[in-house]
Amino acid sequence: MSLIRSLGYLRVESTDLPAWQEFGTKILGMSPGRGPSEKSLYLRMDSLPARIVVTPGSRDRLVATGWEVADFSALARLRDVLESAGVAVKPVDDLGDRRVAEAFAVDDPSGNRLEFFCGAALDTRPFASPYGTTFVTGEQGMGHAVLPATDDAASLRFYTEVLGFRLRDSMRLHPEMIGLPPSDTPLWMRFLGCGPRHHSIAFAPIPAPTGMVHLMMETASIDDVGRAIDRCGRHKAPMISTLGRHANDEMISFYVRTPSGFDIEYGYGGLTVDDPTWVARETTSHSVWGHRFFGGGGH
Ligand SMILES: Cc1ccc(O)c(O)c1CC[C@@H]1C(=O)CC[C@]2(C)C(=O)CC[C@@H]12
Ligand SMILES: [Fe+2]
Repeated sequence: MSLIRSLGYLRVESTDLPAWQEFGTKILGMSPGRGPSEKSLYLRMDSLPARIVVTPGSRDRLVATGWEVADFSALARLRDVLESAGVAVKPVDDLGDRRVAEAFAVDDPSGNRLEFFCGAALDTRPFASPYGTTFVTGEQGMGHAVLPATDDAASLRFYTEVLGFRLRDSMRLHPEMIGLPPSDTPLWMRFLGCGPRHHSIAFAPIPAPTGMVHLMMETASIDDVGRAIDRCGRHKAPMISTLGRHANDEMISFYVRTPSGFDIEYGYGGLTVDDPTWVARETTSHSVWGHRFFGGGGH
């Protein structure tokens, strides 16, 4: 089993916090939480004090993804594994703002910052979505993150052999679809998991100036997804795809652009998998139906 249990949180730097506040609550149905900094935005989706923390800054970008491990000894073992593999381990200063007991950070082979933590605080105030949305979290974590990767082989080695993720699926990408010139060598998108969720992370050579391709969050009912689509219409949030069902994790979802320029995949009904019997395959189409990406902005 991987020392990493699930995707725990996202930290985002934004030039427009009011836009994020509106987007997070009115489009995504998250609830605003309270946190140590008056200036930051804390967005909840369950009993944790925040799953997305948006800090004010001069750029729009992903700062880090946060990955939860079981406890102090698991975190210490993970640190040893990383150091033995020659990965530079960096301190995380602001434990109070993250509401965790201990954490450290590394850069993946493409320069994506990953934070690993244990001992997250629980909020005694119950989570209540403004639209009655229920999110699927618990042992599946907050969802999945898709990060840009420059070197497929190096990233695969790092995530599977060092961090202990398991490969769950691969898919060949058409360069034209992601805004790249035609090439002879296939471009791969890799889907990896660390727990029951089919994939908690995926990476691909997709250009992403904000450091993030998308974050997927999953709801407990298809009506939660339908209502979110209605809210996108009412508030003119930029949906970048139609509703569709993915071929690999069977998720029914759509994509909408955040105020930071990366996307949220908002879905229902994702597959959970069982490692002893799972076999990684290659899906040859991204979806069994739908997920038509609108031209231009949609990558
Ligand atoms: C293929 C797939 C299966 C399950 C997912 O959760 C999932 O996000 C995807 C990939 C969607 C994918 C993407 O993230 C970036 C742009 C892509 C490659 C496209 O242009 C079509 C499919 C898109
Ligand atoms: Fe996704």
